[in-house]
Amino acid sequence: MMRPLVSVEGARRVDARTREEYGVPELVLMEQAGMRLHEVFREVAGEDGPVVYVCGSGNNGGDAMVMARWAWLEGRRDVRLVLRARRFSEAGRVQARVLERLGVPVLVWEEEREEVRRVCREAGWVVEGVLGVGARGGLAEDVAELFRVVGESGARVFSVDVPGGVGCEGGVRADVTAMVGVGKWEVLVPAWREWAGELRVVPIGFPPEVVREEAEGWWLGPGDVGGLVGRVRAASHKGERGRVGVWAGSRGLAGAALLSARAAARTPAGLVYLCCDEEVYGLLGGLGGGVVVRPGDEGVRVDAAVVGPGWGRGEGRVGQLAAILGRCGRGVIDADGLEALARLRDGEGRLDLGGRWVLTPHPGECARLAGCTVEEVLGAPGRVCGELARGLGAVVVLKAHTTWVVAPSGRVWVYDGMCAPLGTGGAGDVLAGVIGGLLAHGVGVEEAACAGVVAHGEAGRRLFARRGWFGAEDLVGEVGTILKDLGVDYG
Ligand SMILES: NC(=O)C1=CN([C@@H]2O[C@H](COP(=O)(O)OP(=O)(O)OC[C@H]3O[C@@H](n4cnc5c(N)ncnc54)[C@H](O)[C@@H]3O)[C@@H](O)[C@H]2O)[C@H](O)CC1
Repeated sequence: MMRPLVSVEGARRVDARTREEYGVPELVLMEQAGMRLHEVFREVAGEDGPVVYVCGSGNNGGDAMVMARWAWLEGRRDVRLVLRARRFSEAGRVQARVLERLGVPVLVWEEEREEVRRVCREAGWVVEGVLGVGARGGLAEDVAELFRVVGESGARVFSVDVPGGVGCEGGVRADVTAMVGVGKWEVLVPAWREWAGELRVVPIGFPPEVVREEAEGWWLGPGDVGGLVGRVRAASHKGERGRVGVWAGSRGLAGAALLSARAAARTPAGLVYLCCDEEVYGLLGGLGGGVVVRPGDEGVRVDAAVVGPGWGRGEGRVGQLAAILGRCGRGVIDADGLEALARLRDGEGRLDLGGRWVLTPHPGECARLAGCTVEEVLGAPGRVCGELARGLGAVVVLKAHTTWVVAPSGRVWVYDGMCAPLGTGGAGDVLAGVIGGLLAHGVGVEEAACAGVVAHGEAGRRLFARRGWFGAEDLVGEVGTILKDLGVDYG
């Protein structure tokens, strides 16, 4: 089942509703959170120490204090508590009192800055519980300074719930972030993703219906692909499984066309046609393998199109794209196809793709289409892609180190890719081919976009783990295997 994602505001509502509607006391939630966080911390940090628990004045600090208590009760004596100040939330005050009675050594940042600097420098790990989902606005100066001390200490950082100050200048950079109860959308925003390190979610007993109602997006994972793609009949033949048309390639960029078409041929789609310009047909005509290569597209009837990989930006492309949109019911527009789409829309003033097409821009292409900066795309992908998806009536797949799939309805899915070799020439052509193949096979538009993104990303991760850095050709070879391994049912 897909995992929900909430914004930090949504997380505050989940907390509040769990307490108010279900009567779960705050201290109970905090105890569960702290215990689960402690278990994850023990798993990632082992016996490495000393450990400094840096705690803010809210419940995020309370969670970190529960963690410190469990470490102390298990016999660790290399733990130190650093309080931002002698101010606490109600539940935090309870935790601080218990720790004091247990005799856990405490320092207060407001009063003992040099001593805090020293213990942080000597630490193997800092558990950062300074700011969670209760943070508002820019960082207060003392917190910004405390985060600098943590950052410069050389210790590894374990953040509680979100990296303190996520989304703010001067926020903490964590090695591991363990999110409380549910994934937080802000952590997956490309501009901030690197601040969070390895991601975990610890269950603390939020009622699932509350989390579902407050969910603002869905976190895609390998387990989702099988359900998204559905069953492929074992008795089916090529004429039944869908035809893909790939309009791609131009002088110097013919390889992109092959990557895309070959990737489509490794999906359950039955037939793949590569429609290329006369001037590259001489080159591509003999290289298709299982792909039918045509000079032009006369008489080609397809169930889905892939338009744009290595297509070039000649004047004729806008008219060609308009014709393809007219004759094909659904498909993917990628790379140079997106530039043609932008010109077509700008020329016509408005374009409605009827929810049947998938656009696969990288951040620069997305900024061009949305009329904003790359920084805005990377910092607010939900808003920017949402406006674009609604405006064009298309599912937008923003390709970055975290990939955002946004539908015209406003539904959002995020895949936490984080696989640097996928940021290479040709990898996007492969993704377009995979999504196009799934569309031709009859998979729903949103489902094909999501499944394609995950299959492509997992293929990359797997290749990197097995063979190290790879090229786009290697990725093509992995498409069929990954779809099978991720649970596509071939009957
Ligand atoms: N409430 C619950 O049921 C649970 C919460 N959990 C954890 O609690 C935090 C959220 O706690 P909250 O007290 O609401 O907020 P924070 O601890 O994140 O921060 C409040 C604290 O920070 C100060 N502050 C706010 N903005 C800034 C800023 N820009 N600069 C500096 N300081 C700031 C504010 O004054 C307060 O002192 C959540 O993330 C979880 O970790 C539990 O997990 C369980 C249930």
